[in-house]
Amino acid sequence: MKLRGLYAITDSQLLTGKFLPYVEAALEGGVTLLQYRDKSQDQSRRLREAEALAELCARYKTQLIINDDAELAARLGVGVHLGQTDGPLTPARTLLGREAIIGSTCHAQLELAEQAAREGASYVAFGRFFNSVTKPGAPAADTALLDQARARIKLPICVIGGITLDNAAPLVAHGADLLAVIHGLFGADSTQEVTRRARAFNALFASA
Ligand SMILES: Cc1ncc(COP(=O)(O)OP(=O)(O)O)c(N)n1
Ligand SMILES: Cc1nc(C(=O)O)sc1CCOP(=O)(O)O
Ligand SMILES: [Mg+2]
Repeated sequence: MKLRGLYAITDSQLLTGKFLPYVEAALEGGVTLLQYRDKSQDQSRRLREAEALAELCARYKTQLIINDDAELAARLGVGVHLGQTDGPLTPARTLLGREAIIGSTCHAQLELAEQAAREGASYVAFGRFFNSVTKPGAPAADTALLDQARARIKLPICVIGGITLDNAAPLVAHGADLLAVIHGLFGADSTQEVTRRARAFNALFASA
C-alpha cells in the first residue's frame, strides 16, 4: 500500500463530544492513515475508542495507527506510531509482524530517520514545521531538512506540526508523502468542513 496523502490524527480534547462524527467526516473526505492519539491513562476508554475507530477504518478501508502503545496496536491488529521515548522499534516490529505499519518520530534529525529505517520503520516523521497549537514545544524542522531527507531516506516521509491548508503545499513540493494534521483538520466547526478540508489536503498530492 502506498503511504501518500492525508494522515489524520485524533485529539481527545479537541474532539470532545464529536469524536466519531468528526473522524467519519475526515474518512469521507479521504484519509490514508488515521492515528488514534490519546495521551490519557484511561485504559478502558482508550480501548473502547480505538475499537470504534478500527471498525470505522475497516468500513472506509483506511489504515489505523495507535499512538505510543504497541500492545494496544497488537490487540487490534493495527499499526503503531512510536516517538523517541515510546520504546524501541525492533520489538514492536516483532510483536506486530512484517506487514504492520510502524512510524517513528525523528524530529529534525536525519540520523534518527536512518536508524529508524535500519530498525524496520514503515515511515519516518519530521516536525514540527509550523507553530502548533497542539504541541507548541516540539522541536522545529524546515524544508531544507526535508530536501536532505528526500535525498537520503527511501521510506515514505511524514511531516507534522501546525500544518494547515494554507501552508501545506510547499511541504508536498519538497517531498513530503504524508501530511499529519490535527488542528488544521479537526479544528473545523462542522463535519462538512472537516470533509472539505480532507479532500483539499488530498488534492495537494494530485497536483504534485
Ligand atoms: C505522525 C506523527 N509524527 C509525530 C508524532 C509525535 O510522536 P511523539 O514525539 O511520541 O509525541 P506524542 O504524539 O506521543 O505526544 C506523532 N504522534 N505522529
Ligand atoms: C503530535 C505532534 N508531534 C509533533 C512533532 O513535531 O513531533 S507536532 C504534533 C502536533 C500536531 O498537531 P497540529 O497539527 O495540531 O499542530
Ligand atoms: Mg509518543
